[in-house]
Amino acid sequence: MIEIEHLTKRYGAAAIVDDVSFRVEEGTVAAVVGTSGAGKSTLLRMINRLVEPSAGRVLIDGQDTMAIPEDALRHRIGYVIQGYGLFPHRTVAENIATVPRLLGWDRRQIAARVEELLDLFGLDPAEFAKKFPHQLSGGEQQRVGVARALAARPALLLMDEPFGALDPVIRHKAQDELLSIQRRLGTTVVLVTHDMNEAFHLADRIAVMNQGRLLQYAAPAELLTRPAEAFVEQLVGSAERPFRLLSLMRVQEAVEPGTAEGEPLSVADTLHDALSRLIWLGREVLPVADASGAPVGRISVSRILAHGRARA
Ligand SMILES: Nc1ncnc2c1ncn2[C@@H]1O[C@H](COP(=O)(O)OP(=O)(O)OP(=O)(O)O)[C@@H](O)[C@H]1O
Repeated sequence: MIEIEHLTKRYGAAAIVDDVSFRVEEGTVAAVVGTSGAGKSTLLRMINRLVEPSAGRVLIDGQDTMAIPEDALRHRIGYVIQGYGLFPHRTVAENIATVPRLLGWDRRQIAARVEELLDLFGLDPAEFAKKFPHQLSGGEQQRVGVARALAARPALLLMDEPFGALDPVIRHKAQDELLSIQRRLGTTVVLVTHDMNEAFHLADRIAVMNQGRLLQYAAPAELLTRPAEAFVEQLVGSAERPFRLLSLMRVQEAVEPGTAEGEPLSVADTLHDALSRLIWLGREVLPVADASGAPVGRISVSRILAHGRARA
């Protein structure tokens, strides 16, 4: 768990991060969003002390980060930045091995870990381990960057626009990959992003910043239905609200008894995807199946629309 308490960074008279407090529960993902220059990266860098706070403190599992030697702190916390930050003259395997090596793992252990991570990220070790970063595509470099950050099994991962440079298709795949690995390992993640879709897709909670201040820290659905300020409403995109809300809910929540003709939707599909399919096929209802493909009922346009309405 990360507790951020009254964290402040001043450069001269300007407070770049201004008295920010929030808490990230263990095994959850927090996204930090806001306009350019809001102080997001500075906030993130104060967590691993790449930037020293002017005031306030950060606790990791109850321990004040100021009491942890900087090296030890950074070995404990994975850090991924846009542009991947890979060492250009080291192979993929050497890049991934960086922190385990610093921690003095033995060679066999390191080799096994590198192979495991390459497999996990869909990069065939036989093909990729000996390549250099410039021989990889952007998407591959990004995956190596995340693999490197996860190498020593940090309980905490800080990510600054990690998918910013990827094309939309690869970006979505990389996000899903991150989410599945995060769920499997129980990693706590703080992610800075400009991309509201990314924040809504990945985060359990979203911190909205503007001019150094934290305006709201809440679950995605709450930001949509109860924005604290006009700025938050604007940032989450008023026109997008119903669709974002629908993308946070699953077919499971709106399934009704009965049957319908057509290829079934899955209970795990989002209501957004379900609506999209209904519109595309020009249908009012479609059948719904569970994970094993067994029919469980049907879903209708009107039920979905009722889920995308403003809450009283
Ligand atoms: N070392 C520094 N000295 C002085 N000002 C700084 C320093 N680092 C950052 N700033 C200023 O602090 C402000 C916030 O920067 P920061 O990178 O945290 O914002 P951000 O929200 O991550 O922005 P972006 O989304 O554009 O990356 C900016 O106006 C920046 O110019």
